[in-house]
Amino acid sequence: MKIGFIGGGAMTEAIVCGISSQPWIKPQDIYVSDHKEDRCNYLKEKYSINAIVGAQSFIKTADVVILAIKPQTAFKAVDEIKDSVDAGAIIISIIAGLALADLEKSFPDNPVIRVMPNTPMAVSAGMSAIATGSKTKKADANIAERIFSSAGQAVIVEEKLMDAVSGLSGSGPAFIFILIDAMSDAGVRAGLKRDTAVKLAAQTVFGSAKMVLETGMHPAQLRDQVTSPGGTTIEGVHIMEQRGVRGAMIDAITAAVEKSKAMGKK
Ligand SMILES: NC(=O)C1=CN([C@@H]2O[C@H](COP(=O)(O)OP(=O)(O)OC[C@H]3O[C@@H](n4cnc5c(N)ncnc54)[C@H](O)[C@@H]3O)[C@@H](O)[C@H]2O)C=CC1
Ligand SMILES: O=C(O)[C@@H]1CCC=N1
Repeated sequence: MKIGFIGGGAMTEAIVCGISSQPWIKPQDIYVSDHKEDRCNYLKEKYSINAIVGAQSFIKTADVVILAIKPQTAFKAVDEIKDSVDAGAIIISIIAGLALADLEKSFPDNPVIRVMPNTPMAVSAGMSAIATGSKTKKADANIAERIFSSAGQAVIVEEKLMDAVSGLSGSGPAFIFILIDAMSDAGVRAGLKRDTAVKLAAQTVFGSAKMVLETGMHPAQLRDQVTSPGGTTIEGVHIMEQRGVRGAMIDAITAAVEKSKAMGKK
């Protein structure tokens, strides 16, 4: 399978990093096109893939084309390639807010799929949601699932839920990084060295997430297991509730969801 990326930015790098060591793809079958030559050189050297300015060298023969440019530049980039892609090629867009129906107008002969991944794909812990288009066959969806689940987990959702996914798991890593940074600051404030504090905070978030995923227990039940009567944890839980941390997180994700919806209407 030959995969070509249009746009070699942060998310493409995370996907390339996650999939380039997989047995089902060879780095020499991964192609990236980016406007910036220095970006191409960096990706080429770091991942031993092909990275070039302009997609002409691979676009006609790519089995899968992944659109990974910013929403604002999407249609300019689509115009550059739409007449060159192979009729059988699967077009996968990871662009936030861009509807399948609009993409299908540009690629009338191709199966088109929308995916919302996240940057933890770089460390094989990604979370992606896949929405299939009107011409997508089961085999095409299987290929998308193989790509995105090989560096994490992937679920199939209806397209109308893509804005929700975008705000929760697409943007989510940024919200969690802020929490980890804040937890680390608290550790430093209490006397820990910065690197020790970051490690304690990150491993605590990692372990807590693993417990939710592996025990299947409700997060509130797991929180109760930590919260001893009259102990230390309930003091912190009280402050978190008082300061509205839970409401702030709900509002942050809701704002990201609304922005994704608004981007789709432009
Ligand atoms: N960064 C993230 O965590 C996630 C991003 N996305 C989506 O992925 C897309 C890309 O996001 P990022 O990688 O963060 O953006 P980015 O700004 O890091 O990368 C975009 C790249 O595209 C290049 N580019 C622009 N026009 C081009 C063209 N016509 N041909 C070739 N290259 C071109 C730019 O030089 C830049 O390197 C966006 O649509 C975003 O909504 C989706 C999920 C998560
Ligand atoms: O911030 C953004 O617009 C993109 C989409 C989801 C994560 N990053």
